[in-house]
Formats: sequence, C-alpha cells, structure tokens
Amino acid sequence: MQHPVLACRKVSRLYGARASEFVTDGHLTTDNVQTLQEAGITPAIFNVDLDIERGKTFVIMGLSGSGKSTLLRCLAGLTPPSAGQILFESKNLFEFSEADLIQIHRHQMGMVFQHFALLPHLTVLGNVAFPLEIQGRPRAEREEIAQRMIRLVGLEGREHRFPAQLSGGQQQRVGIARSLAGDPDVWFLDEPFSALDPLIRREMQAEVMRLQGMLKKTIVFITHDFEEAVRVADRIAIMKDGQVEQIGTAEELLVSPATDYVRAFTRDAPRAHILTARSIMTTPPSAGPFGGEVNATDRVISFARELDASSLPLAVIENNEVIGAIDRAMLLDILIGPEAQAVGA
Ligand SMILES: Nc1ncnc2c1ncn2[C@@H]1O[C@H](COP(=O)(O)OP(=O)(O)OP(=O)(O)O)[C@@H](O)[C@H]1O
Repeated sequence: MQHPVLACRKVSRLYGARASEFVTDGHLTTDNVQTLQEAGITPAIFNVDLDIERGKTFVIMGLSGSGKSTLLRCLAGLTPPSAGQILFESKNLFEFSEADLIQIHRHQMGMVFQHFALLPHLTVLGNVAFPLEIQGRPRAEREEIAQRMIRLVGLEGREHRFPAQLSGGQQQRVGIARSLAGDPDVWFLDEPFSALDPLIRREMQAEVMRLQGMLKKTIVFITHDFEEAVRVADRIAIMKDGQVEQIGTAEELLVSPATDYVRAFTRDAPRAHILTARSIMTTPPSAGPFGGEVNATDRVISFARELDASSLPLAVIENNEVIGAIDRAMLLDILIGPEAQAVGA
C-alpha cells in the first residue's frame, strides 16, 4: 500500500502552564485526561492517530472546541504537538529544519481559512499571484499562472478588482485560487465556507469537488456540518474533546456509529444519499420473485422511486449474482429513520 501523505502517531497538544510536566521524550506520561485537567491543562488534541491518503479528501468534524483547528494546525506544520509525531511523506514534520519547513509551506501546502485574509491593497490578480511572488517566480510567469487560477475558479474579468469590491463568495474564490496557485500537494481548508450563505456555500462545495476531480489534491477539510462533510469527504474523522471518536466513510459512520456522540452527529444526515443498497439489504437473499434489480453500490436515492412503486422487493446484484433483497418497508425506515418511526413521528 502507498504510504499516507500525512499521518498522526499518538499526537497530543496540551495548553496550560504545567503542560511540560506531563511530557517526557516526546511522549505523554499519562493516558488519563482527567489527570491533565486537574492540573489545569487543556488537551486540545489528545492521542490522535490517523492516516491521510494521497489524492483523497479527509474531513475533520466536531463541535466547537473539539480540537479541529489545533489538529489541522499540527498537520500543516504550524503548531508543534506536545507529544507524538506528525509524519509528512513518512518523515517527522517537526524535524525538518526551519528553512525546509518554509519550503514545504511554500511549495507543498496550500491553505484556505474561514476569514478570507485577502490583502486589501492588492487586486484579485495581485492576491492570487502573491504566493508565487514569495516563491520568487518571475513576474510574467506568476501572472500567467494567476490568470489560469482565476479562470479555474470562474473569476475572469475581475482580475483588477480589489477585495472590497467583491462579494463574500467571490472573495473566497480568490482565496481558493491563491491557495492553489503554488500547486500544493496538500490543500488545507479550515471551515472555508461557514461565513457564506447556504446557496453560495453549496456552490463552493461543488467548486471544491470539481477542482479536486481535476487536480487530485490531497485535501484536509474542517467543518462542523455533517451535510457538508458528506458532500466533500472520502473519509471523515469525528472529534470530541480533543480525541478522535471514529474515522470512516459517511456510510460507515451512519451504519455503525462507534459511540452515541457519532450517532448524534449523523442523526440528521441525508440517509438516502449516503446509504447504499448493500448496507440496507436483507440476506440471505430470497429466491424472488423480484420487481427489479439494483447494484450493491447504488445509493438508495437512485432507486427510491422504483422501490416505492414496486409491490415486489428489488434484487441486489453483485458480480451478476443476487446477494440480497430490499423491500418497500425498508425505504420508510431509511427515509424517516428508525427512531422517528419508533416514536410515531
Ligand atoms: N493557544 C491556545 N491556548 C490555550 N488553549 C487553546 C489554544 N488553542 C486552542 N485552545 C483550546 O483547545 C481546545 C480546542 O480548540 P480548537 O480551536 O482546536 O477547537 P475547534 O474544534 O477548532 O473549535 P472551533 O470549531 O470553535 O474553531 C479548546 O478548548 C480551546 O480553548
């Protein structure tokens, strides 16, 4: 298997005057959160282990204060962990020299934050070309690349406007173009769209997915919105109080939540868009008759109408074989949720 682009190995970041008392040789001396808290320490992240695969979108979710930003800042090499290791391309990110780390930031990592942080005195073109200027690229080259990025995010014609002359969504597009100008391998997005209204937000999510489809970046994306996570993620890590509760695809989190906290997070999820035929079918398969066929990997939304209209169950097919069946009653379960049915909602 290919090695992950980024990985955390028992990573913790402690805040508090006495934090150093609990770290020896890069390891925490206690596994007990309460002990730390009693010493006035906030474990912003605590014993986090995860792998971020190349070319995939990894989403970090959790309530406010759960440690998402701290984890992202550690992964991006901006905040050193108190204990544990961050591996970037299998090397300890915090053992690179300062000069190497600067090069990694300039050439291999790109970032977009919630607050657009555009330079107000520079035009759109100037803002997008800015990281290339820092990289020391000649003017003609950086303007050519910047123009290309501006086209990529649909802002052509607005190159000479200043940030104050753009809407929030347009400003965020500039931020995206700027973060992509240096052609980073890893793209960090920290709640990039939470300041935008819902329609623009959806548009920007689609934009990120479109760019991801074209550019195949490794993306680390923070959000506290499960629907947003579902739209963009390959895998999702759910954080609580600095710890990772579970990592999985949206479907895995929905079908087998590891804790009540994860279950609560996924309660309002768009189930029909997430669940596949495989995860809701009954096995062993009945012999039929069937009202039709669906593939094991088809999402419920794609066959919901057909199932609703059919008096017979649908056969679930994999490798030309019937591996299960789905009937109409299951659809109700999925669409309104088993809990809602139980309380007669
Ligand atoms: N520089 C700091 N000094 C002290 N405590 C900090 C510092 N940075 C973060 N913390 C604490 O660490 C915890 C995690 O914070 P973090 O910002 O990572 O959470 P978050 O999940 O990103 O929250 P939000 O969604 O509100 O941005 C919080 O309790 C926070 O108060």
